[in-house]
Amino acid sequence: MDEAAVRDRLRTVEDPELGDDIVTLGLVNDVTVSEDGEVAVDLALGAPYSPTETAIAGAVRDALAEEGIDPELSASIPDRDDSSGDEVLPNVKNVIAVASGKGGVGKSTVAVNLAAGLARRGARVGLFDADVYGPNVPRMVDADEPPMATEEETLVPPEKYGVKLMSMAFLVGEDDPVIWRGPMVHKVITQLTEDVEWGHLDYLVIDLPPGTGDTQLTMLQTIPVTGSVIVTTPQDVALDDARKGLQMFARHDTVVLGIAENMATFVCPDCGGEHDIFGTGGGSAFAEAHDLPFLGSIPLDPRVREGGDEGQPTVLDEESGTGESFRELTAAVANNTGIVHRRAVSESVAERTPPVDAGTGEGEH
Ligand SMILES: Nc1ncnc2c1ncn2[C@@H]1O[C@H](COP(=O)(O)OP(=O)(O)OP(=O)(O)O)[C@@H](O)[C@H]1O
Repeated sequence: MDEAAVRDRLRTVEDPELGDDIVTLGLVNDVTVSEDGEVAVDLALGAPYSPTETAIAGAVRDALAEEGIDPELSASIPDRDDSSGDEVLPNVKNVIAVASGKGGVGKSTVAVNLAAGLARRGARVGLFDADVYGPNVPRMVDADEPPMATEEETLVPPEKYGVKLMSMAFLVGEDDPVIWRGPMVHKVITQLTEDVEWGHLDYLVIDLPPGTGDTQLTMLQTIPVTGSVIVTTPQDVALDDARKGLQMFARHDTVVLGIAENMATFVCPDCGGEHDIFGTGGGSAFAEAHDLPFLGSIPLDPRVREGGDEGQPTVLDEESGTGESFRELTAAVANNTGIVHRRAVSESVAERTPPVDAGTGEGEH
């Protein structure tokens, strides 16, 4: 089978989210067939371990297996614009910022569970705790496990549940709000991106400080964020704040991966009844009104707080229904991250390939 024939065969593989076949969408970067018939396919997939991209890769294998081919698959996203070599975090495939319009809605809880949930799926993950007002990472790592400095004065992040952890609090001390004035924010962020040995990561989850002020904006300007997750509770006031978060991301052209609703239904451990303490459906209605994906709803569950205090993310509790909600949220975030990349690749391919009816001089469509 030659390269063209392999490509033809790959036209049978659909991207379920973009709704076309992967060849037409431009998601097949490269096909090579060696002299002894070995086939290698490079796909434009950017969200490792996301359910959709895992399924696409599986469908590629199946389609070629029917021809007796066992391909070598790889994935790469054509480089972002920056070819100057001084790209920020060049070894990190995806940076996901977790944000909230106000404090206390469970942003850190979502960030920790998202990071642990991605690692649970097999991804290489880092968690960067930039929330100085309520740093959660120091609580998660044992006190005798601070980051280690190397001879080159870089920091090796401690690891837990397969997640590399780094916190602002490790660098500046937990009680030092002074840094939030002026250029210090920029300096500390630069330190955290340049001096930390993150290694190669599939995902770096950033727990942003709550709110939508200058600090958050500076972070977005300094770090190349792939997409953001906005956490809200179902109450109207929280939703108003979430709206401000949206405006901040819009001003900065950051993709919003979706809305996560936290502290939704409370399942009473005593009576078994379900109570909607902060109202219900607010998060999904909000997402719909703003034409954004809804990533899922996490119940109000005392075990989430206990898990947080003990450094045991609920997402890793395979028996728990709330854990399952976090796993679904993780899957949705990974899937939407993949959509961001695949859509960008397919749009840039579409730009380079004029539609067949272009240039017919029949006027505008
Ligand atoms: N779904 C939930 N069920 C029960 N408790 C929760 C849930 N989500 C978060 N909590 C608890 O609520 C408190 C606040 O959560 P968290 O620290 O994640 O919020 P936050 O939005 O990051 O706040 P801040 O950034 O202001 O510190 C914590 O004690 C946490 O354990």
